[in-house]
Amino acid sequence: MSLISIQNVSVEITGQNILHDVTLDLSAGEILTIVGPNGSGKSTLLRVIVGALAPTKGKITRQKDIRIGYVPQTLAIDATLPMNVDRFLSIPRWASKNEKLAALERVGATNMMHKQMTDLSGGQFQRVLLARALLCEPDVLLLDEPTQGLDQPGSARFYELIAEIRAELNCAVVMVSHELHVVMSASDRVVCLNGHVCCHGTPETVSNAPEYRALFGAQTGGALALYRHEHDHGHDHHHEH
Ligand SMILES: Nc1ncnc2c1ncn2[C@@H]1O[C@H](COP(=O)(O)OP(=O)(O)OP(=O)(O)O)[C@@H](O)[C@H]1O
Repeated sequence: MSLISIQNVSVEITGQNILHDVTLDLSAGEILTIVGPNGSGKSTLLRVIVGALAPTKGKITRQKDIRIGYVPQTLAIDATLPMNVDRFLSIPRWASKNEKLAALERVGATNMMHKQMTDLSGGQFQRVLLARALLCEPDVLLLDEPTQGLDQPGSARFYELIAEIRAELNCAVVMVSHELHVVMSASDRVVCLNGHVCCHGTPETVSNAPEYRALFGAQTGGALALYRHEHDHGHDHHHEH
């Protein structure tokens, strides 16, 4: 059974058609990545999934009592307002010290508890956001451009962390990202969005789809193939060449 089922969903905002006839199912434990050009409705779709926005047409069904952890695209912290990690993790829902410590430990940010939010590096900040999303013990983790502002090794480490968390908690993960070849390689399934679902399937299927190539060019497909190739061989210590 699907955790979340989106059926023929359309969203109109002030007369503008943002999403059109989107149908999508999310299964337990899978990593689903949404790619698409700027303004293609990726964040809007996440807002529909989380329940912050009601579809104009169509239907969304969520499994009963589903818990969704959400990592927003950007979060501005007022530099004039003191806010340490400890306090931040109790907003909007109070959490105990032990819960907060466990969440920080899970994301590899154990000694961040008493730091000011504004003093954190980009990578530390994203980890704290992730820790906060984990506090509800989510069945589904939603991440909107989670590696924005991180350099490439930082992004790669962040995606590894997501994969570890998924394996540990068996939560489903829905991510929006622009880092096509890296993020697609870490996904079970990819949806390419451009107001509607252009194509979907395994990372290989999508990267070879003409609709995807029309949007992003052939180069990203090549980068994905290269990554897969290197990755396969990285673990292949038994063969003599
Ligand atoms: N509240 C709103 N009011 C008016 N227009 C909106 C609103 N929310 C989204 N839109 C419009 O809907 C379209 C899709 O926006 P959305 O943020 O979902 O795209 P996106 O794919 O996440 O883009 P990006 O990659 O740039 O983050 C855009 O044209 C945006 O201007």
